[in-house]
Amino acid sequence: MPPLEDDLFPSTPGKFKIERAHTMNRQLYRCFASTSTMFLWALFLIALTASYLSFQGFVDSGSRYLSASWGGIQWEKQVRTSAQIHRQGGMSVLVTGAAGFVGSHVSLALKRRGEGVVGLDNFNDYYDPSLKKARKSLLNTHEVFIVEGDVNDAKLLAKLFDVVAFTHVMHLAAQAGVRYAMENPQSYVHSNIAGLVTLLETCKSANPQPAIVWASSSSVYGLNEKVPFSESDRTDQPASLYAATKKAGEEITHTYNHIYGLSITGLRFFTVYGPWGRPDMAYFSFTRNILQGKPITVYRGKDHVDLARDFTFIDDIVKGCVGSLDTAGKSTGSGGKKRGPAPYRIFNLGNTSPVTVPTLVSILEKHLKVKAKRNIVDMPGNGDVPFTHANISSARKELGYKPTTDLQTGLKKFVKWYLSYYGYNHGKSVN
Ligand SMILES: O=C(O)[C@H]1O[C@H](OP(=O)(O)OP(=O)(O)OC[C@H]2O[C@@H](n3ccc(=O)[nH]c3=O)[C@H](O)[C@@H]2O)[C@H](O)[C@@H](O)[C@H]1O
Repeated sequence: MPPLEDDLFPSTPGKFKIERAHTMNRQLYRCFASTSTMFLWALFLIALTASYLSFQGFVDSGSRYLSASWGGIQWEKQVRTSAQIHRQGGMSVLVTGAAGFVGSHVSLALKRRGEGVVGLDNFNDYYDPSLKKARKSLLNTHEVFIVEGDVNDAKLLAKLFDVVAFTHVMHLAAQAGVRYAMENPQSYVHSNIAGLVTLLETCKSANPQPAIVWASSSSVYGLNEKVPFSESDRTDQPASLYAATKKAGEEITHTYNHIYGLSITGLRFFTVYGPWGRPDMAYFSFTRNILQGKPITVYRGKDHVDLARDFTFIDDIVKGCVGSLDTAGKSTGSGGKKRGPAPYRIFNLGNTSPVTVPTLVSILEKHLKVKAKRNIVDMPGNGDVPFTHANISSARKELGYKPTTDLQTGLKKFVKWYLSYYGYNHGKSVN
């Protein structure tokens, strides 16, 4: 065992430590001049240490019970109840990021089908947490319980798997947003890499191991110019740190599939939009600004070419997620050991018909019946890519994925929801 001093002081290079040790020795010599005094001092110190430790233990356990947002008999009961399967041959799914946009929709769809669903979300403030709380309330009314916690919390994950033998994990918790990565790069590493590994470590050790379906991103295609984007195209030219962390996630999940026999399905989502969406995304923030009479910034690509996205409606994405869970196949490992090969799949989930950003704005103007104040600027070098376009033939074949909502229809549904949730005058200054 290392001496106590090593535990108390950082093991920075020696000078400080050695001098300090000499000085302490001299003082100790003076203090403990006689053996009996030394004995009494030792007794006193032992008693002091013991009472300090027991007090500390009391404080620790007390504060754990007072401040913990998880644990306890009632909590376990809620988790178990939420995870209960209500149909023959159903699954019990742990949905991470359940208070998020895609997570809340997928959780509801699974619950409606009779699957057991337990949510996990850290309710961070990347965007207005009150929207996440509202999604949580909605899920509560459908008897989906969301645990408040982080995917980096290994103890919490282990506890969840202790309480429920999840058959599947739908991993949607992530730091999203392409351009925000320049502001807060560490948050991407924390959630999309460290959090993913923590989750995979838990899943690999679980017995039985769950099958995992998780959110990758269309952004992994980066500067790829071959269209439409197919799963076999190059993904080694990411244009943002967000894209790089999602690409890293694909590599990391591959190793867990290879070493531990975890069944893995990665879904490359293409700019998902719809009711209960993400306020940081263009269609959402444009709507807010248009209604408030504020200008919107529309980026334009090289040589004045409009940017375009394969915008994909949330209901189509949900079908792709559920189809992936249904067809995931089993993980083969147990006790952290692989027992045979397990499926490793990657699918594009897009709409297959890209629309330019100015057209997106025109559709919003039509549905909102308000003209936008467009401020057109050249695309800054902030991680954006000029266009995305999905080839979905693999998902169609393997998952039965067939998007049915075009941007006109999807945005109409979004605007309807937006107005009912925020009202027409949301944020407008009323004189
Ligand atoms: O498919 C994905 O994997 C990603 O999709 C989404 O990224 P993007 O496709 O970039 O969506 P989004 O921000 O709505 O910008 C849309 C368009 O509006 C343009 N845009 C944006 C903002 C602005 O102020 N002006 C503007 O012109 C912008 O230049 C772009 O052309 C998710 O956010 C991301 O988390 C990830 O899931």
